[in-house]
Amino acid sequence: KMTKKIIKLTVRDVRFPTSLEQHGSDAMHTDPDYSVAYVVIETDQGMQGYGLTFTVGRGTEIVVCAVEALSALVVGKSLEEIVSDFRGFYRLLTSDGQMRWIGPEKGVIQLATAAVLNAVWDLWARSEGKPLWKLLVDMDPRKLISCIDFRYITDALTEEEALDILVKAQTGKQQRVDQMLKEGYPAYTTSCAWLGYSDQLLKQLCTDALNDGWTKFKVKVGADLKDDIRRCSLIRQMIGPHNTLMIDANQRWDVGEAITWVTRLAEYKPLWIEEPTSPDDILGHAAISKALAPLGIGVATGEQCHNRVMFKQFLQASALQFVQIDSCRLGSVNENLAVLLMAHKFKVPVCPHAGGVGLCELVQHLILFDYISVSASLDNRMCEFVDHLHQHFRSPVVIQNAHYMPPKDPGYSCEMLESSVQTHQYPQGQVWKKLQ
Ligand SMILES: C[C@H](O)[C@@H](O)CC(=O)C(=O)O
Ligand SMILES: [Mg+2]
Repeated sequence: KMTKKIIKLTVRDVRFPTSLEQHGSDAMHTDPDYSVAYVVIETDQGMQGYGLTFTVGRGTEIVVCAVEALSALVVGKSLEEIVSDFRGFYRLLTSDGQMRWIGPEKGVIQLATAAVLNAVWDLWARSEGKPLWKLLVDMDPRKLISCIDFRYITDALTEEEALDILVKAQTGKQQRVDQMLKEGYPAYTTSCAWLGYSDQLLKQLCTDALNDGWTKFKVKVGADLKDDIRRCSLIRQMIGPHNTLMIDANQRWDVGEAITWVTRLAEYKPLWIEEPTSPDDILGHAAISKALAPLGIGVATGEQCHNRVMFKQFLQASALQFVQIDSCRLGSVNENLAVLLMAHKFKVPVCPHAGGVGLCELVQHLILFDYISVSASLDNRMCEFVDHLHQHFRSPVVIQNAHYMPPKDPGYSCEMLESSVQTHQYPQGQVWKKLQ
């Protein structure tokens, strides 16, 4: 069943000109062109694994370069060798004696690690003939633990504690699998209210979303308070008092500014303020959390939280009330497993970041695993959904009644259509040639 040696790795710079219509725009990223460094690994038996990491345009070529630098650590290894000591392989990539200097475990090199390891996990799941979430759910807890690098987090979560969490969650597992296959995992939408959208477009998209059964909505804020008041009031009126509203400032404010600004928006009853300040400012997030708690507003962050050590400290400092894992920011499934387990121990719900290119396709697997094998709870939990660029994937997400339906195809849902890759490759693809 298993494939053998990985003999080739290719990586391409694939960009979509989403900035032309302001899709994905926020208070800090005013012109994002949703992009990926797209990785394909090939085995000597002709099997492929697909992986990617997400960026917002310029700079993708630097991530591509970092993937190329890591490829020598992957090519020549067999899948069996890798998965028999996945922790060791994770360390090999993240702790290379020379390359770790340009991280460690952060920035471009961490994004590249995610792209490469996502391809390895995709290959593993394909070789087992299972979607990734099912590979994880069926895996023996000890084997799962052996994929995680516990270095730097044992003060918050030991291997024994992690194993205990997984073993306890075996109870009722099949019931939760059946429930997910029937109902899917609850989602919220960010598609209606990107910062660059007009009020008219916002209203139209919100009306459509309500008609499609969406009940949870995220709005971009942070550039101009008057605009935020107008847009939040508009969307709250449209969705009514019982649907859920979240706001996202994408790191725009200082700590004090975040507190005053969000206090002014409190009457629209947001469930959370996302990324109020620098993603690295753990104590700042803790201060904001403390100040906003009496207003019933939580702090959410994670899409730019670059490793398990940062998440550990956010949790230890009570600096966030919603953990937003990202399938391509952390070091792939391996590091996400560590964060899911820590979040469970600290009793903080995980509400993944998705959207971009392929982030929905990937992270749905992780949150299904979280529900089925770790948290066993849907309280205060939902996964982000953004309705862009799914048509470029071989196995796009399936949303039904605002829920992610579990993927059925083997793998990690990373494979893109070759025609899409070629037309969007930067700068030589047709789409980009036309724009020059
Ligand atoms: C630049 C991205 O579109 C960003 O705004 C996404 C984001 O913050 C989110 O989906 O949350
Ligand atoms: Mg966000």
